[in-house]
Amino acid sequence: MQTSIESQHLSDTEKRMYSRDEVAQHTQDGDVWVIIERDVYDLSQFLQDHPGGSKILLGVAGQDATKKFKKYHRMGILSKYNERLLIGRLEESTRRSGSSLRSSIFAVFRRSET
Ligand code: HEM
Repeated sequence: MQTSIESQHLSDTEKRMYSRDEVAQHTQDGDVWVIIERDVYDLSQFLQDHPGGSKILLGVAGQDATKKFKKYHRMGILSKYNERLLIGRLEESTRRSGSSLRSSIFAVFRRSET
């Protein structure tokens, strides 16, 4: 039986959930995470291999890079890289738009109370 020791990345069922705050910690050269369509990618090892260069990836490190990614690539190319780069998903609770306007307003009030 052949077992793969090559990939340290997790299988689909084992993928972790991350908050936007957690992703935002990874902004250094050699430690770069980005979000693309709610998926979290660890691009640390990929920086040097990226055909578009490392500089542009460092520019979106720790952020949601969906818009820029779509500008330069077809979404289809991700399936080729998922196994190597995809480490998890963004937590539902960190959805930027919020579930409703009302919940965003409550969040503002809660913040001003403290
Ligand atoms: C999972 C993340 C990413 C992967 C796997 C990836 C992969 C690739 C690949 C394979 C190419 C060669 C062209 C192609 O086949 O489409 C490319 C080019 C490029 N990528 Fe990425 N990329 C990623 C993220 C990003 C991000 C976040 C940006 C911008 C902020 C970016 C900017 C570019 C640019 C500017 C090019 C060159 C386009 C050109 O020469 O016309 N990439 N990338």
